[in-house]
Amino acid sequence: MTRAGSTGGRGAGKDAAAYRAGFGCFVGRPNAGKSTLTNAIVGQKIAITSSKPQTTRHVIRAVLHRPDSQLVLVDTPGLHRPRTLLGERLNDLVRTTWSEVDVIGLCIPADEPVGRGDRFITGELAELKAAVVAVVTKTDLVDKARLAEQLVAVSELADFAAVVPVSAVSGHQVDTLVDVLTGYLPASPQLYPDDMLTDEPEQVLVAELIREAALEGVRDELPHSIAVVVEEMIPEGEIIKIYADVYVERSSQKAIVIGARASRLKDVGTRARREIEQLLGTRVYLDLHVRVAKEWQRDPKQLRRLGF
Ligand SMILES: Nc1nc2c(ncn2[C@@H]2O[C@H](COP(=O)(O)OP(=O)(O)OP(=O)(O)O)[C@@H](O)[C@H]2O)c(=O)[nH]1
Repeated sequence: MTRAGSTGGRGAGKDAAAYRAGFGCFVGRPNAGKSTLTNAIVGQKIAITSSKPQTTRHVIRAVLHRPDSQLVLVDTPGLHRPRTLLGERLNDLVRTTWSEVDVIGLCIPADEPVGRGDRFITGELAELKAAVVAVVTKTDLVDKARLAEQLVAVSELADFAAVVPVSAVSGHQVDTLVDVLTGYLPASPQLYPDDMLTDEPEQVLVAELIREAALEGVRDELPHSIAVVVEEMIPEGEIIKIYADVYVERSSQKAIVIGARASRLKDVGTRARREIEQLLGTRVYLDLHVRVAKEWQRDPKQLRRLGF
């Protein structure tokens, strides 16, 4: 196991010779804690987390600024066995992302045995140019003895550039992980301006927040059947008016999302609006419409329209 050294030292400032910049991403089986870790690192809610697998669909970049480095995090969905066109597109997206980054954090939860899924992903990473850092996540869920066992088990999976235990919930080792990842970035000029946190269009972030709110409480009934498109965001004085469509696959699902006397949709709107106001830092008027797009997961035209 190696520990990356400092990334140019204090006082290096933006000295061109010492500056590092590049791309990184977290991979791992569903529920490994990738989105939560990204959020903990960036300190702002920009990726979607949930207790159900495979909810992260969009590639979301978070730009992490340090005096002497810039780490651009790319968030990928989980790799899984494709059953629909959507599944295939997601896997293509994951592989493309992997081939373009400088450092990959392979997330393996501390509280679950190393399994087939972890071995599969490790094998897939073997041929890439990127440095692979094993990240043992959710360390707050296990005691020291169990963590030690897991670190050994993970180290035996492959010859990783480093193995770093971390807890996104307690914050333990989150900074250390960033130091380690940054250590594997190439010498490079700054890639993005100082004030940039993410280059994902605001509309996509807003759509993700609405989708998350719409899934709340109905994930078992509608696991992958909801897509959201933000049609318009219009600033009007102090507020932003947002018009969005929530797509489901069947009218029975439409009824679930709307709820009796539209009570559920109202809750969804309230919850989403609060999150969006936090994201945008301004008051928001949110207009939601629920529409049926039959079998959108299997239809290439619809998928393109819905942003996949
Ligand atoms: N206790 C604890 N729970 C965590 C930690 N990190 C993530 N979790 C939980 O683990 C679950 C999955 O986390 P996500 O971040 O959504 O996992 P993911 O790998 O992005 O999942 P997919 O989007 O399905 O690929 C959620 O319920 C999180 O709250 C952690 O450090 N400690």
